[in-house]
Amino acid sequence: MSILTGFRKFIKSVKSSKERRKGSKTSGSEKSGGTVSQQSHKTNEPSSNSTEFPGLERFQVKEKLGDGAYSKVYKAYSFDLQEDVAVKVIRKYEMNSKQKSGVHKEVNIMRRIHHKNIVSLLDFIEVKDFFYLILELAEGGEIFHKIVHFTYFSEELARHVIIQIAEAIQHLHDVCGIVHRDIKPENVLFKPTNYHPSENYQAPPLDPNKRDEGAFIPRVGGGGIGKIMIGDFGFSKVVWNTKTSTPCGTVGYAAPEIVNDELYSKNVDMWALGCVLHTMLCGFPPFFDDNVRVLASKVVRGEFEFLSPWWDNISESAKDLVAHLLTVDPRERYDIHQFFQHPWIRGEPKMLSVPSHKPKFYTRSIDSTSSSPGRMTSDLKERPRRTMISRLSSASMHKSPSITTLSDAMMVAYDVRRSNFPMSHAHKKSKPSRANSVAELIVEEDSGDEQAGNSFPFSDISNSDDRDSFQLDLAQSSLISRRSARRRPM
Ligand SMILES: Nc1ncnc2c1ncn2[C@@H]1O[C@H](COP(=O)(O)OP(=O)(O)OP(=O)(O)O)[C@@H](O)[C@H]1O
Repeated sequence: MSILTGFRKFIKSVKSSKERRKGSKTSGSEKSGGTVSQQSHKTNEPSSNSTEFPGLERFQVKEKLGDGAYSKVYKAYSFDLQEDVAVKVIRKYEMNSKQKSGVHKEVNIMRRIHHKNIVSLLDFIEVKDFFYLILELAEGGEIFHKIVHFTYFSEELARHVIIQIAEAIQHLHDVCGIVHRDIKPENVLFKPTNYHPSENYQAPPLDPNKRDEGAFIPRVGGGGIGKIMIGDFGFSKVVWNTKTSTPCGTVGYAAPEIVNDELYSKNVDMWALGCVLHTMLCGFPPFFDDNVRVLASKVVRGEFEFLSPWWDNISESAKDLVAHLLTVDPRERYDIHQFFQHPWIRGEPKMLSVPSHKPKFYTRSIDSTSSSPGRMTSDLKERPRRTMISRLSSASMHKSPSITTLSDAMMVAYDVRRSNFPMSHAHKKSKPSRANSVAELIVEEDSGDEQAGNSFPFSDISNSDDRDSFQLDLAQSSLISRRSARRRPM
């Protein structure tokens, strides 16, 4: 299969995924029979959720917190626990049997995880038309919205967030033998903490839209962000041998492809950690392009750079860590233990030596015009934000039926990397004739073991040369509109 054909399938699959999402949202609200009660709990008695959500009689459903592909997440009061929880209502009636078994798999994975930085599954209820996941509530919502709000995070706030995500990942990798595979700002939730505005705050001259994060209190938080909790285990996967509780005991006896699978799939989370850290520090993701094909190829080649002027005031140490995480070769990429040893994470004020490692692309001259592999390509001269912001005024940007927000672009980038993780090693070793291109890997993604219902959609892919249909509509991009918006008071 040629790369072009594969990319076409990939692009088509993104499109069908989005269409399915839209379709499922509409039918979901129709079938659920009306709006959810907005009334707050005044008594300790069960109330009338039974018509809308049979099986949720012991909960008072309140406002909607978010949407998933087949689900809506609501805040609800639990009469039994006497506190608010999050209820993920999954529309079972829209799912096929494979997708339903994917939900059971997600639930089984969540049941074995208990960590302060991971959303706990409190209960699981199954009725004829719905699955209900009763979850610990992360009242603050998604970290994504906080990045949008503040434009980007200070280094200390970014460190506060990334360390907690990493602690969750360490628990998943080392204690549970689970790879999350969908770490992104939308799946990083938080509990709020008090916000203490700075006195006489002035935005940096370069970033007049940068809002005041207020005082940062070590071990508590800043910018209203307290405890971090990661959620959404729809893509997660158990990578350890199920017969043993520790990976070390089995590695010596395991077949190379099993060892590789564990190693490389875990490193997918480290890559995602790098993407999240990059995004928090500068306010835009490391990989971005209006064209999804170009975006996908940049991700696969690890083509990113620390763009001036936005990265100019960010420490070399932070850049060094990002570069170690966004390393294409999973054998060279930092694992979770190396992450915690890094000077920036340990809060050491300055790197004592020149960064030991730099990404292939960001070290090269910005003026290079070479497009040969491993050299900087001319399209890297584009400054994402500048380009994006200037396009906000362009009417021609309002045309994308498919990828409509920067959030969607990030989703594509994450999906490409997740699909691509075993490319250079595990698949190549076990199946030398296959998987030598991104495209082939994209269509091969985790065949057989993927989470039904959440796997990247390949079922209805076909060739398409619909290039213009996949232009990003950056006018809808919340991160970018924050960057270009006038400064508003908090
Ligand atoms: N425990 C929670 N507390 C607060 N908000 C939550 C919680 N769980 C989920 N949400 C909100 O609901 C949104 C969707 O939840 P979730 O990511 O679990 O659904 P999903 O079906 O897996 O979504 P997708 O398929 O788009 O990844 C989250 O992005 C978040 O905004």
